[in-house]
Amino acid sequence: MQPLVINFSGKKIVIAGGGRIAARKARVLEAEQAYITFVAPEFSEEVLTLSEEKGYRLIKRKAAAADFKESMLAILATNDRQANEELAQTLPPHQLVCVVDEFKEGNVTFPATVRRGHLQVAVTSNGSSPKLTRKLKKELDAQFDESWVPYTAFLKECRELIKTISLSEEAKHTLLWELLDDSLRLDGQAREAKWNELLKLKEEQSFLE
Ligand SMILES: C[C@@]1(CC(=O)O)C2=NC(=C\c3[nH]c(c(CCC(=O)O)c3CC(=O)O)Cc3[nH]c(c(CC(=O)O)c3CCC(=O)O)/C=C3\N/C(=C\2)[C@@H](CCC(=O)O)[C@]3(C)CC(=O)O)/[C@H]1CCC(=O)O
Ligand SMILES: NC(=O)c1ccc[n+]([C@@H]2O[C@H](COP(=O)([O-])OP(=O)(O)OC[C@H]3O[C@@H](n4cnc5c(N)ncnc54)[C@H](O)[C@@H]3O)[C@@H](O)[C@H]2O)c1
Repeated sequence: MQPLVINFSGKKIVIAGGGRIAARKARVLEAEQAYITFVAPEFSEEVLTLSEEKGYRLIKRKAAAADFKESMLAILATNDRQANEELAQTLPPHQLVCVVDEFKEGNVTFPATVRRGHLQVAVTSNGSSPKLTRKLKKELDAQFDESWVPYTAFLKECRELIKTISLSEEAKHTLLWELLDDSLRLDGQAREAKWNELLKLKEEQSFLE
């Protein structure tokens, strides 16, 4: 199984089920700007509130294969084992399908993810032990503190700036490696000094051209 980083922005996601797990999957996907639809005979308070806040669509009945027609991702999260299984069997092979109570019937599972700014560290046990995955996530949560948020924003900006400086590829690589010094993650003033240094270098190089 291969981890991929998928952009769901503007895509349709259909979730069969309107209970605790359906709500949790929607929360995980919250930042994606996707069009989410829940299909279920009953919706939990959490699903109702979330849908109102985010403008998600609710279809109040049992899920049917046709509900997933235009969705990039189908999440089968009913508490009815047979319904999940039957739906999974009818979906086309090119569709992304997550079956929350029997991962082998689908083709994707959700990893546990620690997000810090532009950094995401994801853990999976490929369905073999979701409990191990949760345990490791807790350890990563403690390991990656909030300093990574401004630091990853800094790395992104510096990389964009360095790309525009007229230097050899080798010199650019050296500059990019230098940004990985931990002192820059830990010290905002050091980041500012480095940023000013890069701006100055850009000015000097364009003057030489
Ligand atoms: C990582 C996370 C992502 C997310 O959903 O966001 C996720 N499960 C999370 C929570 C969680 N999972 C479980 C509980 C109950 C309490 C407990 O056990 O503690 C809780 C806690 C809760 O519900 O609050 C148990 C459980 N999980 C699955 C089954 C069914 C089965 O396999 O039989 C059962 C019941 C059998 C059992 O108890 O084992 C199935 C799956 N769960 C997966 C992912 C996929 C495999 C990931 C992997 O293998 O690495 C997979 C295959 C499908 C999928 O859902 O994509 C999220 C971490 C949230 C976080 O901490 O951030
Ligand atoms: N993947 C995970 O991380 C994980 C963790 C714990 C449990 N589970 C499993 O996830 C499943 C859902 O759990 P839950 O806590 O969300 O249950 P829940 O009881 O909170 O919600 C079930 C929802 O499914 C709906 N439903 C039932 N039949 C349906 C149908 N035919 N079509 C559409 N919707 C239908 C119900 O109306 C309800 O909204 C269970 O099988 C549970 O064992 C998965």
